[in-house]
Amino acid sequence: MIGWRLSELESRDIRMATKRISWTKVDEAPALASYSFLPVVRGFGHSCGVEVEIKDISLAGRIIANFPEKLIEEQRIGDHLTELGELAKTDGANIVKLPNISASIPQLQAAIKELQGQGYDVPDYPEEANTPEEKKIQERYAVVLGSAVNPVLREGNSDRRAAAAVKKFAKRHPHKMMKPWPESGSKTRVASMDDKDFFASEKSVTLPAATTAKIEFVGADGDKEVLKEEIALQEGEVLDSSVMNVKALREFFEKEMERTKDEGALLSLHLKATMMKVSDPIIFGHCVSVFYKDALAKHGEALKEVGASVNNGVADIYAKLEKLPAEKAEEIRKDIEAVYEERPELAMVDSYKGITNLHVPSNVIIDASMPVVVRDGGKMWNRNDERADTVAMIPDRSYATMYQRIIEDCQENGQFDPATMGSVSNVGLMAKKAEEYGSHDKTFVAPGDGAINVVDADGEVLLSQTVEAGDIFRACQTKDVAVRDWVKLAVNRARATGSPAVFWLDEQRGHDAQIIKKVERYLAEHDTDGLEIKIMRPVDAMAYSLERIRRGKDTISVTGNVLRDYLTDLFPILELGTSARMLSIVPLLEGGGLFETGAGGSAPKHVQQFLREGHLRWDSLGEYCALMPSLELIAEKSGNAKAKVLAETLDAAISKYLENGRAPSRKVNEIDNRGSCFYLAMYWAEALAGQEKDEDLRAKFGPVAKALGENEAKINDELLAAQGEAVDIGGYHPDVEKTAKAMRPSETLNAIIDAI
Ligand SMILES: NC(=O)C1=CN([C@@H]2O[C@H](COP(=O)(O)OP(=O)(O)OC[C@H]3O[C@@H](n4cnc5c(N)ncnc54)[C@H](OP(=O)(O)O)[C@@H]3O)[C@@H](O)[C@H]2O)C=CC1
Ligand SMILES: O=C(O)CCC(=O)C(=O)O
Ligand SMILES: [Mg+2]
Repeated sequence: MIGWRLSELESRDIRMATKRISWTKVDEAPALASYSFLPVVRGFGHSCGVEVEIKDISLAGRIIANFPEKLIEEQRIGDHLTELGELAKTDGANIVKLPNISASIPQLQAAIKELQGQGYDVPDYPEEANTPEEKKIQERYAVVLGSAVNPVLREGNSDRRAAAAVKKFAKRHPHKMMKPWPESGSKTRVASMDDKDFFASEKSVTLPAATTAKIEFVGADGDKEVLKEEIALQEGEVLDSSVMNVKALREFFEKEMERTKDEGALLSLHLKATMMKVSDPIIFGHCVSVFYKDALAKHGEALKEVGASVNNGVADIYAKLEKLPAEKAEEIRKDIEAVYEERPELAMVDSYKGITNLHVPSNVIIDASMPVVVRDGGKMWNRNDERADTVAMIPDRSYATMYQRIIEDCQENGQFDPATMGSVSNVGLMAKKAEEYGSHDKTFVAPGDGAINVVDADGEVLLSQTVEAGDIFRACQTKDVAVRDWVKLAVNRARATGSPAVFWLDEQRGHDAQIIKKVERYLAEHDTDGLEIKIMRPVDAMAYSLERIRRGKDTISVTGNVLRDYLTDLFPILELGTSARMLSIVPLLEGGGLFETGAGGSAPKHVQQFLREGHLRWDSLGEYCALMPSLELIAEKSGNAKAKVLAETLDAAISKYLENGRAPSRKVNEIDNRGSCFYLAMYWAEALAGQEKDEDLRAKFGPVAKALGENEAKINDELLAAQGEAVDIGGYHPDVEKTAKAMRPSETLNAIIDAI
């Protein structure tokens, strides 16, 4: 049984009755999948009085909502993200959140262009804002750019794990993606700085009383510039500041490029330019400018003139060359090509198209990219489409050492075995924009040499960092209420499972030292008798968890926001083949529920395949798993016993879906997302028809189950007939009718579902 019970997680007083699920309209593969699955959810839900409303938080939707002034009435949509953000702060929230695009600047520009082409009068994104108007537009686009959705909705901490049935299935039918690690001679390693990174410089305080702070640059000449005003700080809140020294960062890149060339491995860079939308594109840009330094220095003036920015990757440089006279462009192109002779070979994103790791900042996203390195025996793709060892550069040490630890573990002990390995689940601190993931509005490039201080309302300096011009400064906040709730959630999970719970915290880090004090204090509020609760440095916590995993033992990782993100892709990808199979529950601080589907993203590659050959390999198991606790929440809050039956039967349907291997295939002309959705619906209807708790539901779904069962072959034929050809639906902002048609190609299935 998948079995998630609200009471297992929390004992909050749940009063408000609600029957509504807010289902998010997102991007790419999960958005397509919703076109098939939502009619099922609506049909089944309707029979129990459960309503489903759709909230558009897609990239295109967010652009449209933020720039309504020149749009005609029919084009406008409300600001659903802000509405959902408000809802998340209430007891009535019941949100099913599918993964959405966290757009990089090139993606944002592409989406804007597409909308303009469809007749939407939205402004261009000004890369360099020179006038006040341009600055304003840039600021307004800031709420659309990068990870703009998740932090707004995550008003609670997260409980992410593989449901018991999913893990059991994964052990019985181990995925085949794992590649062996070489017995010896693996050159793969993680490369990080050894000083002057965020890790080394981090300072942290816990606020004794509420105050308002500002961030101020003080130049070597004593001149002051306020970088940010009015940061509201609560009593007990943890505030940090840290700096990445850019000179040291560039030296690090240069050194590792030379070393990697000598070692004969591929060079790769792993960042999170989407979520860390301010700091990481800058770090990425430094890497690009060091790697291509000979070509870029020679043509600096010409490239500046056409507005090429290294922060957007080398693809942007190539694109901007179009604006130069053909001869000059060709000269620069040649000089860029010549760099490849001197430098180590780059890991490829797409070797057929010649797209390297340094082309686009959001192509290689660390939470998804590093697990794949481990899964693939320490290898990434080279330009000849072969797998090769890689030096994975992760400049800052805060979260890099644990990746080196897992690589060493595989080099010593070989690849993990999904048939026997234990599980690492996660309790993640993320409420109220905790830690680095809430730092974007407090991240600055140092305008000169001097210091950047955080100063409280009385003028007292809370934190001070020495900076050199160009250094990346950031400040982070973590609310006391969030930490307290996180500790409670960890204790509850440890109690519910009997597994050890490990807080991944390093007392050598400024921030972690403050959090450790809080953890110790709040643990004392709970009965922890008989529970195994530990606090370990990330590198040791990794070693501890891996040793257990190899013995088939489960461990709970209790981590801050960044490690939550990284580990909930890493372990699921190894254990289950993809993080899409995760259950991801966020009990909101105010009493509502946010149910995230899976832990992974929006799989752009899946859309490309769908457009090319009409096959959608996206596995919606995450969506199915998220719907269950969402229905349970309705049942608990409104006393709607039918919703409870709906949740229980969905649980049974998911187990059967797994048992019978109805997940989408990766290959065209075999079962895809639409076929999977059909089977889920059929098993769900069968479970409702077979249950004894609710007579009405049994009577209603008996004929549905019968019709679906009798038409199984016909429906499958109709669904498979829709594969094999290119599909036309549009891009970031697909045409609703065309997409609905493409995602619901079986008339027989539609007739049965629509009649419920
Ligand atoms: N919660 C959220 O909103 C999240 C959003 N994102 C966003 O998603 C976008 C893409 O990110 P990216 O890093 O490429 O991550 P994705 O998770 O979209 O893709 C990584 C790979 O994981 C596999 N995968 C992911 N989900 C599924 C699924 N449901 N079924 C089958 N396989 C799956 C696919 O492997 P294969 O191709 O081999 O089948 C895919 O190529 C970015 O904009 C990112 O910011 C990312 C993470 C979380
Ligand atoms: O919001 C994002 O950009 C990605 C979120 C993510 O990867 C996660 O929460 O695991
Ligand atoms: Mg992630």
